[in-house]
Amino acid sequence: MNIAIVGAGYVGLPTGLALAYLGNDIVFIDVDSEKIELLKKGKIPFYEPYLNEMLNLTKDNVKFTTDYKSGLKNISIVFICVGTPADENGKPNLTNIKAVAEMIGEYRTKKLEYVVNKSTVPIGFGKMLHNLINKDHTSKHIKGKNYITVVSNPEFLREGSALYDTFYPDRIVVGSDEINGIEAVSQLYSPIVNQNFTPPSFLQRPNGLSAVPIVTTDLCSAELIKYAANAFLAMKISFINEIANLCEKVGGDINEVAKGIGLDSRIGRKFLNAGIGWGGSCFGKDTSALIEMAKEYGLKLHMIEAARIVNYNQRTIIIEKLKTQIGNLANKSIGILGLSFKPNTDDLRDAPAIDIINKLLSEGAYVKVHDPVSLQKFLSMTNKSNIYGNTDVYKVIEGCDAVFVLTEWDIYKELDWQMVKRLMRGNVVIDGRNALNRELLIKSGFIYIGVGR
Ligand SMILES: NC(=O)c1ccc[n+]([C@@H]2O[C@H](COP(=O)([O-])OP(=O)(O)OC[C@H]3O[C@@H](n4cnc5c(N)ncnc54)[C@H](O)[C@@H]3O)[C@@H](O)[C@H]2O)c1
Ligand SMILES: O=c1ccn([C@@H]2O[C@H](COP(=O)(O)OP(=O)(O)O[C@H]3O[C@H](CO)[C@@H](O)[C@H](O)[C@H]3O)[C@@H](O)[C@H]2O)c(=O)[nH]1
Repeated sequence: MNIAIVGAGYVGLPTGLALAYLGNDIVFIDVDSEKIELLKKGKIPFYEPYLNEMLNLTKDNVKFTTDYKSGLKNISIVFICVGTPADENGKPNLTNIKAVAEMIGEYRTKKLEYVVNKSTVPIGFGKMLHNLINKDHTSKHIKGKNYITVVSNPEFLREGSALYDTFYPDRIVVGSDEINGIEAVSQLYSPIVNQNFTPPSFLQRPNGLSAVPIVTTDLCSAELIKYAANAFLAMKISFINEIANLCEKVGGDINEVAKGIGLDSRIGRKFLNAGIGWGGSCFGKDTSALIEMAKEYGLKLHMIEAARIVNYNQRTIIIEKLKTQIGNLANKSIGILGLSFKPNTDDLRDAPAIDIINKLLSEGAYVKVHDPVSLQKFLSMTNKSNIYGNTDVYKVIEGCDAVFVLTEWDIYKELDWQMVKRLMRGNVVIDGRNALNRELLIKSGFIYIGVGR
C-alpha cells in the first residue's frame, strides 16, 4: 500500500515507520524543512527509543518531503498526524490540521481513497474534515478527483515507548461513518491485530500476546474515546496524588496504599504512581479541550476540572515542602535532576520541571539543572539568568542546598549518594517521583522528602 504520513513528529514517525516495517511504502510530508532534511540524512529529529534503528530497517520503503504535490502522488491512504496544541483558551488549535485538509483537497489524485486522522481533534471534527476534503466533489468542478472516506484512528502511544505501543497496543480504534473506511483501515492493521509479523530484535513481543482487540465504531465515538481515555488516566493520577497528600497529613505510605488498592482488578496498579503529577503534550491539553468542548453544550465536567486543579497544585506543594526545610529561597542553590516530563523522552511540553523552575527563580533561587537528554533543548528555550546547566550530574549537584528529582531517569536512582552528600552544601533531597531508595538516603544522612510517604 502507498501511504502518506502528514506530520513526522512523535506520533507520525513511529506510525509511518511501523507501517513501513509491515511492508507498506511510506512518504512522510512535513512543513518543517529542517526536520525533513535531518530525516533524509537518516537522523531522528527528537529522542525516542529505537526510532533510529527502525528507520535503518525501513530506509528502502520510506521517503521524506515538504512538498504535498509530489508527496501525494500515487498515494491511496493519508494519515494525518499533525499537532493540535491548545490555544490560549484551552481549546484545540486546529490551524495545522485545517491547513493539511486544504492541501489534501488541493493535491490529492484519483488514487487517494482514505484520509485517516490520528491527531487528537474535537468531537465532530472528522465530519468537518470530510467536508473540507471533499468540497470539490460536491461542486461542479470535480477536477478529476474522487470521493474520499474519512476515518478516525486515534493514537494511544506513550512517548518513550512509542514503537512498542504501536506494535503491541492494548487496542486499535477505527471509527468511520462509512463501512469501506473501517474495512480498509482494519485491513491495514491486520498484521498487528493478528500479531503475524516477525518483530525486530529490539521490540520483543510481550509474553502471551496473540491478538490485539480492534474497536470499530463511528467517527464521533472514536474521537471521544481518545479524550475519555486520557481524561480517565489523568484523573487516576490526580486521585492517587490527592490520597498521597492525605497520607502526609494522617500518616501512611502512598506506595503501600497504591499497592493495596491496585491489586483490586477493578482498579489496577498502573497509573497510581504519586508525585508531582502529569505533564507532557497530551493530558493537559486534552483534559482542557474536553472541558471546553463540554462547556459548548452547557455541561461542566466536574471530575476532570478537579483532576486538573489537583495536578497543577502538586507543582506548588513540592516547593512549599522545600521551604519548610530550608526557609526563604532567596540566593539558595537548588538542583533540578530531570527536565523531560517523563523518562525516555526529550519532550518538555507542559513538563512539571519548567513550572517548578520558574517558581524557584521567582523566589530568588539559583537553579542548577540536569537531564540526560533534554538539557540542551531546555537551555536553548530559556533566556533566564540564574540558571546553570551541565551534562555532568555531579557538577549540577555540587554546592546545592537542596536537590529535586523531577524525572525518574535511571541514572538518578543509581547516584553515588556518598559523593552527593560530600558535594552538596545542604542535605535536602526532594523526590518528586518517589523513585529513590528512601532508606538508603536517610542512612546516608539526607533529609528525604517524597510524595505521600
Ligand atoms: N505525542 C504523543 O504522545 C501523542 C500520542 C497520541 C496522540 N497524539 C496527538 O497526535 C497529534 C500529533 O502529536 P505529536 O506529538 O506527534 O506532534 P509533533 O509536534 O511532534 O508533530 C507534529 C508534526 O506536524 C508537522 N506539521 C504541522 N503542520 C503541518 C502541516 N500543515 N503539514 C504538514 N506537517 C505539519 C510539524 O512540523 C510536526 O513535525 C496531536 O494531535 C496529539 O494530540 C500525540
Ligand atoms: O502513575 C503515573 C503515571 C504517569 N504519570 C505522569 O503522567 C504523565 C504522562 O505519562 P504517560 O501517560 O506515560 O505519557 P504520555 O506519553 O503523555 O502518554 C499519554 O498521552 C498520550 C497522548 O495522548 C496517549 O497516547 C497515551 O496513551 C497516554 O498515556 C507523565 O508526566 C508521567 O510522569 C504519573 O505522574 N503517575
